[in-house]
Amino acid sequence: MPTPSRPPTVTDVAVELHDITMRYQAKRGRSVLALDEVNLTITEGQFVSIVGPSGCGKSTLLKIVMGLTRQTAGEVVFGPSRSHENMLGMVFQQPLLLPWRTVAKNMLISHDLQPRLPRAELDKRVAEQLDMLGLRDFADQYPSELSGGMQQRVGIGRALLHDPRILLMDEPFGALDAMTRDQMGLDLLDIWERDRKTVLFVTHSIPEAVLLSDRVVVMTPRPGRIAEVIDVDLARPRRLEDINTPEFGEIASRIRVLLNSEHSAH
Ligand SMILES: Nc1ncnc2c1ncn2[C@@H]1O[C@H](COP(=O)(O)OP(=O)(O)OP(=O)(O)O)[C@@H](O)[C@H]1O
Repeated sequence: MPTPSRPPTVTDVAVELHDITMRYQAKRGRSVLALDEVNLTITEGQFVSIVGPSGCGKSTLLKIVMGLTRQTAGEVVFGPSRSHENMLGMVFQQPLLLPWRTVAKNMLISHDLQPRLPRAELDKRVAEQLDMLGLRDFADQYPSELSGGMQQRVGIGRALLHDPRILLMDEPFGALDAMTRDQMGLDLLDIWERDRKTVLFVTHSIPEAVLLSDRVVVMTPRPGRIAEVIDVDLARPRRLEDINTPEFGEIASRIRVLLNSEHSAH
């Protein structure tokens, strides 16, 4: 098992976004201002969700943090974990599994491209991840033999395999049916409770954001800006039934009102 990170202190910053602006060059000389001077500080060990209407720049923001897209202006500054060589892990909406590789071999894709650890250590980590994700008996199966939820678990296991300090998740449960989605959210919380990684989680679902997060970042569309960051001070560990409490309803409704007012302003 990877060594657990030391417990975060209040002052540990995982990542700071300073005036992040992203302008995409679109066709016929036009350009799209996807993000406009976004500022955000994320503390280590926090679970932070980003919600906002389609096209407000959520994925763009995640890709910039991941380093897959280069911002037009502004700066991404990582905290003291900067020297950690395996700092970031990313999970996409589609699990992006290679159909000709087994579950265990799919988890090793990035290591096959960039071998860093001895094979025996890797095999041990894969076995541990599969155990944790309830996939122990599926190591030698192929993706087509798994349900959508199981495939996404493999995607999560792959991102966690190298013990990243920050986990970036772009609508990871968006393609799943409602019941599987709820269960995956709870499973993710279980995993998160174990070593409290910093998570940046994009979702369209307000209840999902509230149930999982310490803070919810509400974004506005065109150009993408942060409207407000809402603290979710509900007790942990959380359960699905929490959705029915008045406290939960109040936070969800604040976010909904913000999104509606931002939507009607554009
Ligand atoms: N590669 C690109 N080239 C040009 N424009 C882009 C590109 N990627 C994104 N955009 C534009 O930037 C804006 C933000 O897109 P982004 O995918 O980040 O939004 P999003 O909030 O994640 O949307 P959704 O919720 O629908 O996934 C959109 O207007 C989109 O059309």
